Amino acid sequence: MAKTLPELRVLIDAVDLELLALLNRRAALAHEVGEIKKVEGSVVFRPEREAQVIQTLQSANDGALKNESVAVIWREIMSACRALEAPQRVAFLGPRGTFTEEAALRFFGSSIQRIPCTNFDEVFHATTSGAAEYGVVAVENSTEGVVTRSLDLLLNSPLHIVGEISLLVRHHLLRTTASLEGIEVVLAHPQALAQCQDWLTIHLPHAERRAVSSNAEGARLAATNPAWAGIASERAGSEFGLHIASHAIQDDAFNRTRFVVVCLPSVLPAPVATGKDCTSLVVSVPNKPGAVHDMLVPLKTHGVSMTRFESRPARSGQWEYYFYIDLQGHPSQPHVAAALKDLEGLCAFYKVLGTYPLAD
Ligand SMILES: O=C(O)C(=O)C[C@]1(C(=O)O)C=C[C@@H](O)C=C1
Repeated sequence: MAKTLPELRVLIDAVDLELLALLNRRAALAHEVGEIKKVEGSVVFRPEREAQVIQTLQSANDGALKNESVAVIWREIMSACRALEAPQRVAFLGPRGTFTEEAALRFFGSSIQRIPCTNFDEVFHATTSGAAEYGVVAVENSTEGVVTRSLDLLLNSPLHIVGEISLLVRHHLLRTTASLEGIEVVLAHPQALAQCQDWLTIHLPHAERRAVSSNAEGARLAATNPAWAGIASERAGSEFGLHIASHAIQDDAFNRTRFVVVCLPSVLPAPVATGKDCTSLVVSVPNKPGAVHDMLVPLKTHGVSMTRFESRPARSGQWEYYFYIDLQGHPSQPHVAAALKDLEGLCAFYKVLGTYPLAD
C-alpha cells in the first residue's frame, strides 16, 4: 500500500539524519586534508580535484537526481568542506547582489568570504595585495562586447586567469513600486544601460539614464527615491527590498556575460589540462604591413582554433594595438605549445594571461 504523506516525511527525516552524519564524516576528512596542506604549505582550493569528484559522481549516478543537481549539490558540499580547511576570500564588483557576485558563487559555492569592491581596479588591487585570494571580473558581454577596463588591467597585472564562468544575464527594472509611472531617472552600470537601450527608448523615453558604479549600487539608490529605478538582478532587488516593475528588459533574450577568476600564481598555479581548455594571451606585433596576418599563421599551421580576437589601443599615440586572443587548448598539448612558441617569436609583446578549463 502506498505510504501516506506523514509516513514519507518520517522516512525523509531519517535519511536526512543519515546524510548529516555522512556529511560531517566528509567534513572531518576534509579538515584533516586541510591540516596536511597547512604543514605542506599547499593550495587549499583544487578546482581540478573538485571537477573530478563531480565527474565521478555523475558517472556513478543511476538514481532520480539529475546530473545537473548532483553538480550543484556537491559544489556546495565541497565549498563548505573547503571553508573548514581555510575560508577562501573572493573579491568581486559589489555591492552584494551583483551578477559578478553570482558568478563568484557559481564558481566557488557559497561558503566563501565575500569581499565586495567598488570598481574593477579595487578587485585587482585586493587580489594582488593578498586581501583576497581570488578576484572575479566580467570580461565580455554578448550584447555589448568587451569590458575594456578588465582587459586593460589584465595587461599589466601579476594575476593570471584560472577559471571562467558564463552567466545568462537577465536585467529587471527595479523600484519601490511595481509600476512604470513617474520614473524620472534610471540608474545602472553603463554596460546594463547599453544592454537595455532599446527597451528604455520605447518604454521610458523621457527618463534620464544615469551611469553608476554597479547595477546593485543603482538598485541600492533606487530604494532611496520613488522616482528612481535601477536595472539589476532579481537578487539585487530582494537585497534592497524592491519590486520588479518590468521583467527581463535586456534587448537580447540570450544576453550572456563571461567572467574570469584571477589570482596570483603563488595562490593557485595554472590549472592542469582537462581536455576542454582555453588559453588567453595578449600580444602586440610591430606596426608594419601584414604583421597581424603573420601573427595568425602559426595558429593555422599547428591547427589551433582561435575563439576570440579583440584589439585595444596601446596608448602610445602611434595607432598601435594590443591583441587579446583566446585559443582552444592547453600549453601541455604539443600542437598548442608549438603554435605559442612560433607566435611568441613574431611578437613585440607577448603575455599568457592564463590557461583554464572552459565554462560548461
Ligand atoms: O582533495 C582535497 O585537496 C581537498 O581539500 C578536499 C576537497 C573536497 O571537499 O573534496 C576540498 C577542497 C579542494 O578544493 C578539493 C577537494
